[in-house]
Amino acid sequence: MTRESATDGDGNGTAADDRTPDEMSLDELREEIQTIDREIVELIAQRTYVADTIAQVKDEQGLPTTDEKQEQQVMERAGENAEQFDVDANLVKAIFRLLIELNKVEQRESR
Ligand SMILES: C=C(O[C@@H]1C=C(C(=O)O)C=C[C@H]1O)C(=O)O
Repeated sequence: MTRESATDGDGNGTAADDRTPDEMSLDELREEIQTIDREIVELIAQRTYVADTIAQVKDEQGLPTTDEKQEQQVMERAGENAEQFDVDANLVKAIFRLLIELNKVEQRESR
């Protein structure tokens, strides 16, 4: 990912104006971070909601909460996506490990 596409918030490389990140002020760049941080939390909420739905389906089918094979696939994809976007794969995997644990705790509490 280029520095330009990292700061437009929608990943398409087109900021609201034509300035490069170097031409933006510290406050403007921090506003970009604020928007991105909100989107990250929104995506976590969406992921948690879908995982809750999966938990309900599993409950109806008498399946256990944890699916280690699926977790391995999620972790593998996280590593691949990290490489594609040139970020540290181990750190991204650590984040996904936490997201998986978050879901499993929620699922155990609601069953
Ligand atoms: C959401 C699921 O349930 C659990 C949570 C997972 C996740 O957060 O990605 C993956 C596997 C399961 O241990 C699922 O089975 O897909």
